[in-house]
Amino acid sequence: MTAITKEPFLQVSGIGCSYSSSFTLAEQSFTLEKGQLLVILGPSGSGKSTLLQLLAGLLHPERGSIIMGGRRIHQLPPEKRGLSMIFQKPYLLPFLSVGHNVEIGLKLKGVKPKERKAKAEQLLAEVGLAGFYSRSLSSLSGGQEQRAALARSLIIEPELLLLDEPFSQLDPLLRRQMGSWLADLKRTREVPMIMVTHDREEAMTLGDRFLLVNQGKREQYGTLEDLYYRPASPWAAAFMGMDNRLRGIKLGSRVRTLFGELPLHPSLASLRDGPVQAALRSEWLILDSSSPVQGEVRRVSFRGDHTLLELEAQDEHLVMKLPGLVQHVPGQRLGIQYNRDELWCFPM
Ligand SMILES: Nc1ncnc2c1ncn2[C@@H]1O[C@H](COP(=O)(O)OP(=O)(O)OP(=O)(O)O)[C@@H](O)[C@H]1O
Repeated sequence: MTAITKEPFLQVSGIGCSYSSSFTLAEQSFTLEKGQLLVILGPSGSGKSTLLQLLAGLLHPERGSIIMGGRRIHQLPPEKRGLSMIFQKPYLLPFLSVGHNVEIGLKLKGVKPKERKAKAEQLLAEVGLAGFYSRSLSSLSGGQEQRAALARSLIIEPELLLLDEPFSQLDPLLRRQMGSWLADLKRTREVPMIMVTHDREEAMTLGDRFLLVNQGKREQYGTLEDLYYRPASPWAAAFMGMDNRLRGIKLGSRVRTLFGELPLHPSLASLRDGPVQAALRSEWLILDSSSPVQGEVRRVSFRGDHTLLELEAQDEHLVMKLPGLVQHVPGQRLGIQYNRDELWCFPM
């Protein structure tokens, strides 16, 4: 009997483009299921918005294909693709009320006023703006405007929602609230979403899949666990906040570092023996007065819920993350231990 494999809801295969000779977005491929959120992460200018615009149909891909719900959509104009896009700014029309802004997509489709109003009121309630239908735009806060923009996008029942740094203009508290609210929306509506963001914390809270891009090229595609524990390159490790790099020597399934001989992560077994670069998160180092590794504190930075300690030990620069406020001072010597079973490494 032949096994039936279900096609993913969204299948993006090898899409890319160039802006003359100035920038090339190399072929990007990924899949997404209903109810999942893909985060496109990367530094400024890495090509995140370009990729989103290719998906939206605002740019034309020079190569590759986009298949959504069994339909090939990469040759279709934006309005025929069945998706909505949210930008950094809400782009609402100031001369229309909140409700009239929200229902605009239905008006363009010729839906009758009574039906439009009922749907707009329902959507406004869903985004936490119940009773706002007749309000003027000038009476809304930034977060409320962005929610109204989301209601406007959702009213046409898109098959895919594209979000280009939707909360970057909001203050940190509001940003977190909007993030939680988007997470709820993802659960209740099951609409797949693709979101561009610079914000690692926001990305980690919301994402199911992650595409990390750098200079138009894919650095890594995977789950948060992949990016967090198994970064694909030294660049990906640095971007994901793996602060420590140590010299190491790989010998079979073990790696010799200043912390002694540690087991290598099993997925790296094919790495060639010899010099390697070990990558460690700052929270994987702990204080241990009995440790033979003694470090001298160079800098102490209190960050509210944690403190970062920078130390020098055997010509290695170490960064440790300790909970809360610690009393250590520069010049002090402290015992340090590595607190995990396996080590992640890169070839030198
Ligand atoms: N219309 C255009 N014509 C020529 N070059 C462009 C155009 N749009 C973007 N670029 C260039 O392409 C590169 C990628 O831009 P893009 O906006 O996709 O990056 P990004 O990762 O979204 O950046 P940011 O996070 O700053 O918004 C940049 O070097 C940018 O200057």
